[in-house]
Amino acid sequence: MKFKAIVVDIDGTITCENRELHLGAVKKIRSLKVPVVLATGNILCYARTTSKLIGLDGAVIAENGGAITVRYDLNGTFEGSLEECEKAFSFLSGHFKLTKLDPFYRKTEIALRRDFDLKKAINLLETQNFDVEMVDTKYAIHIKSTRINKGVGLEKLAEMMGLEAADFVAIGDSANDVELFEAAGFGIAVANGDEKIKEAANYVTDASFGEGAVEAIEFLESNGWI
Ligand SMILES: O=C(O)COP(=O)(O)O
Ligand SMILES: [Mg+2]
Repeated sequence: MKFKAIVVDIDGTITCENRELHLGAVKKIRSLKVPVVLATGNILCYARTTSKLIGLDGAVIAENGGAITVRYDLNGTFEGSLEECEKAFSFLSGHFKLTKLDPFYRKTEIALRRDFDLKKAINLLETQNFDVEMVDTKYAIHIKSTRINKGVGLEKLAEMMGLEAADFVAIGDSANDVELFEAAGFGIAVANGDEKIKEAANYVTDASFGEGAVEAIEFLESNGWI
């Protein structure tokens, strides 16, 4: 097996437990010869800034696939249904006190503070006909279009880069990385990952957080896969 690029999640994967950027992971990523794409549920400016500070090219998937840029000098493409998410948000707001995260910057989906009963919210949402789903990343709960995810984002970005999604190895830690693993050629979950991502993974590291990302890349290098 030989892969041409890596797509890596940010929070929980190249961070430390306290959410600081893991410098060992940064150093490892900087040493790579293959392109590295960042894929996050966070907003586009956060993803682009992280890419810049790591020393990458600005190829990012943000808002769980809703927002994409291939380079710093190009504007993002946005795809999603904020309107549909807003309808679901209004409905759920009748049952819970919900707090939006970064609503000013978020263009295609809604992220919420994790301080309400998610199971109950999902059950309530199922009684309605919104074309949205809720996903818990362990950092936020997202209300997002069922048609948009990091996997769809990777397909789109790979095409812009002249690659196939299957040319990528994906590294991630949570439920919002499952479709990314399905689209990529190989998926590696870090040890702190949740059940869903470990199930979707081809390989699970022994180490957690940024150490896990370092281990994942070393695993690929030692097999000659990148
Ligand atoms: O934005 C989130 O909820 C989590 O971000 P991540 O996808 O980089 O882990
Ligand atoms: Mg994550």
